[in-house]
Amino acid sequence: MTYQVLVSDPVSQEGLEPLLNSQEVNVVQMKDLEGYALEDIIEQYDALIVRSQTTVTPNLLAAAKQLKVVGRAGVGVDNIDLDAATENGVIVVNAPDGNTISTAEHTFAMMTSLARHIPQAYQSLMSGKWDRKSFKGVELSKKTLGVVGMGRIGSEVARRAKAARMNIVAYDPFLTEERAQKLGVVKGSLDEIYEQSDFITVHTPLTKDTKHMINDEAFDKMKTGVRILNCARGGIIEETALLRAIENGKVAGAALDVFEEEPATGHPLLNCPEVIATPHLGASTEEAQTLVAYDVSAEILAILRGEPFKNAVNMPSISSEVREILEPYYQLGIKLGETAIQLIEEAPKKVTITYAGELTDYDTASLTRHIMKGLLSYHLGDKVNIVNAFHMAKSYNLSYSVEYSGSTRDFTNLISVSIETAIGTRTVSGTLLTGYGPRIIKIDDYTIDMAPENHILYIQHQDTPGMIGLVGTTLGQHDINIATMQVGRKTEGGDAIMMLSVDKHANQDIYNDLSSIANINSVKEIQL
Ligand SMILES: NC(=O)C1=CN([C@@H]2O[C@H](COP(=O)(O)OP(=O)(O)OC[C@H]3O[C@@H](n4cnc5c(N)ncnc54)[C@H](O)[C@@H]3O)[C@@H](O)[C@H]2O)C=CC1
Ligand SMILES: O=C(O)C(=O)COP(=O)(O)O
Repeated sequence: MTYQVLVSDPVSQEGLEPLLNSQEVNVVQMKDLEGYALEDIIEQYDALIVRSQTTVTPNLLAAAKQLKVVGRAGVGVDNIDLDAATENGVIVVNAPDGNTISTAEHTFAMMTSLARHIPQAYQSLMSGKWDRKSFKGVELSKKTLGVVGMGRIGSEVARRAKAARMNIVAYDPFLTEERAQKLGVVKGSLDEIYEQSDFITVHTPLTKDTKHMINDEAFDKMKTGVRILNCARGGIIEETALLRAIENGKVAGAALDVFEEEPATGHPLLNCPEVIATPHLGASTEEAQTLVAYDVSAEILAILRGEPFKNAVNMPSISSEVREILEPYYQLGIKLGETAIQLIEEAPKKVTITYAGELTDYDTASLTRHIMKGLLSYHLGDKVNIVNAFHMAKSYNLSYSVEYSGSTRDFTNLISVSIETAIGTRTVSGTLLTGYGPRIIKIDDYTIDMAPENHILYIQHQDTPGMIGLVGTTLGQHDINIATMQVGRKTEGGDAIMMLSVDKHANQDIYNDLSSIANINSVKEIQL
């Protein structure tokens, strides 16, 4: 199978090598498809690579019938509708590390340019003037820099600012005292940053929380003559408030790489002599572009091949150590989900997943996703996957909970899936046996041992002599070969079950014949 990958923004060719060198992938560049709209062609593609120009909307995702992954060759994913991607079962991956240095260096270049009016002086000289009076700047040394957002880029900016002998006050909800000390910065509140800083730089994502966080109220708290930088996302600083603060003299200068709406040509802020700006160039270096394209290509290839990946944005990430432990259980999880849903006759109301044994030592969320995928996809088909499994459960009003139990009934690991319906609860338990793989070891109160594969006939009956022979003969008459057979009973002569693994699907005639055998209460085929 050849996967189709569409690249809709300018991305480094060298960085695309993992995809270009793969026999399994065909890479198409949007720039070679002149005259076509993305929404009209997206249907054919398995993966889409974007930077910040392409907006991945709910409509685009709805049109993308085959899409499995959107790769963001960079950090910010505010141009991608993550909820819609999750609903459509599309994984979104980014490249969080590749452009950190590039953007930190750009921010630092903007700060020195802002302090010394370099762009304005250059423009003046180029226009034929030798003006040495208008561009007196300020030194960075001994000034206070406020860093809002001490993630990858904020931390690298702080390192460079320290080398420039600046004092740094930083705010980030995840910044600990220890890390602040290690980085040589003072951990402060937002208000402390506003009150103390000569320069303020923002390095947060654009979220509901950070949108317009630097507004009139924030400017009011700042020192007169403060200089502001935004090389993160347009909208973190409220642009009209910045304009007011420049005009009333509160802000001495601003350096902007990003705008609320891009391209931002003709923006009123660009008419202010106090503002220097670049057209979203933070990540635009050879090195960063190669790295982000390479990282996202490698991730996309892994996802298309069904291999482990690490930088999903709309799914919790999982450490490679935990992934290695849990991966062998994923198939068992799917099969238990598929088995459980086929045991019930009424609509499922609640699912309870219980982990016991060595599994209780790990974050089992990814395994729970596989179980829910198996359970839901039996009826809902392949529109359910591990990305949207929880979302799908919610949209069908199916609640689920996870419990951890100490008891493993002599197994090193045990997973039980219970489904509650209006008429009762059905439970299937399974384990992963070294050398044998996944096994179903219990259905409700009956102990069995069966590989969860192919066609399983599940017969509920009364424990009477000759039952196995009668069932075997009936199946033989219909040319159905039995691969394995298991019986379980509660008490001698009481309720019993029979599980038969058979080589082919049993048709209605077979059900009728089996059901007519005296003491057989029900016959069901579980397809796995
Ligand atoms: N101009 C450009 O070309 C580029 C811009 N960026 C943008 O830079 C920003 C930062 O990127 P990274 O450092 O790589 O991300 P990151 O995820 O490593 O760091 C972001 C930090 O912001 C913090 N944060 C979130 N909400 C906050 C709040 N309300 N107040 C204070 N801190 C808050 C987070 O805790 C995190 O530590 C992103 O918006 C990204 O899109 C990234 C690369 C290039
Ligand atoms: O990585 C980011 O968040 C950026 O803003 C870089 O954007 P770009 O890939 O240069 O359009």
